[in-house]
Amino acid sequence: MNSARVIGVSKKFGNVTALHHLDLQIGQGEFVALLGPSGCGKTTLLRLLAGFESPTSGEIWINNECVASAAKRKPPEERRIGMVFQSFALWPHLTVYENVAFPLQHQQQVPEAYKQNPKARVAQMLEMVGLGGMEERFPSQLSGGQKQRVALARAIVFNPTLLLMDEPLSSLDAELRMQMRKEIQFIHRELGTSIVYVTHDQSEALAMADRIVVMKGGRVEQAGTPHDIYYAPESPFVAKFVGRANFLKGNWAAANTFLLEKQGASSLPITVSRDFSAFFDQQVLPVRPDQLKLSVWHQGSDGIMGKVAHVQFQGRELIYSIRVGEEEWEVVTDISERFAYDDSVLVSICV
Ligand SMILES: Nc1ncnc2c1ncn2[C@@H]1O[C@H](COP(=O)(O)OP(=O)(O)OP(=O)(O)O)[C@@H](O)[C@H]1O
Repeated sequence: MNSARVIGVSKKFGNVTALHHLDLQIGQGEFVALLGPSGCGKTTLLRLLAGFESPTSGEIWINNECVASAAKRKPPEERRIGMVFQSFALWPHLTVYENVAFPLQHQQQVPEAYKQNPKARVAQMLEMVGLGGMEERFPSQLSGGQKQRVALARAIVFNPTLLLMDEPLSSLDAELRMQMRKEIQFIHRELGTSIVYVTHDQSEALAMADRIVVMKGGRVEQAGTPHDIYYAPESPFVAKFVGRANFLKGNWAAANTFLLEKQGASSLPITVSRDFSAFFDQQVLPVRPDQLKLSVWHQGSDGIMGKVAHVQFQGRELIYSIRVGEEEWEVVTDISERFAYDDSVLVSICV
């Protein structure tokens, strides 16, 4: 069953087309991250799901009901949707309790038990976001992280079908962002609410989402699990945009054979087991830094020889820049594989 379906939706603002005939399904309880460069249409898609905009064409369905098309639009408060934005958007003159209780009075389809006993429901939500007992404070008496937790409690208090989050962590510092990631995952697990989460931050999307939808120019470029998006990018754009990638130069001799260019030597055949057809045009093989392995180079070793151009120690891992002919490849290893600047290394490719 799906919580929401976007069917052939286009959205135009004057002569700008923000979304091009886009299709997307959000499963019951699924955590979907929308990822893409600035201007690719993420916020527009979220605003259409929320009900702030109408599609120019196509339909939006929430809980098996068509809530928007070019002809009609159900308003946000009738969609059972919770929202959290980058700016916390709390009402400064209302207490934490009043902010969180607000949707219980103003949303439609709120469970009767919550309306009857809003104090208990608000207390339960504040407990869940780690702000138990802070009902009487005003937003000005809270830190940024606490404000965002209040915004989160307010978004989930009425048991929404769908939770929409637009860059909710981007105004928080790095440490707090890591902590809030865990809390959002906890809430998602506890409540089982479907989430659509807009972010610029690929590591946030990789860390939290069940499925990542990579957008480009108002279209879905690729949708898949974080693992698929990272290890099986279906276009050069996805390989570059999500995570880091080395584009190894050579020729595709066959669908499963890439001939790696080797300076001053015959090319080296690399056999691959998945579909790389999106990379045939550019004649490259995309390889993640962790798909390259280093070992000691011996005279007469058969394979790719590189030289260590840089090493960065990062605690649990080492990030190497390895010079191979004219190219520099990025390689990430654990600290058991230690090489020093200018060492010769044997590079193996594990795709
Ligand atoms: N109200 C509007 N009027 C005119 N153009 C708009 C409007 N809203 C969005 N656009 C345009 O639609 C396109 C998509 O914008 P959108 O805000 O959805 O992108 P985004 O992926 O969320 O970007 P960002 O990551 O920078 O927030 C952009 O070209 C933008 O300029």
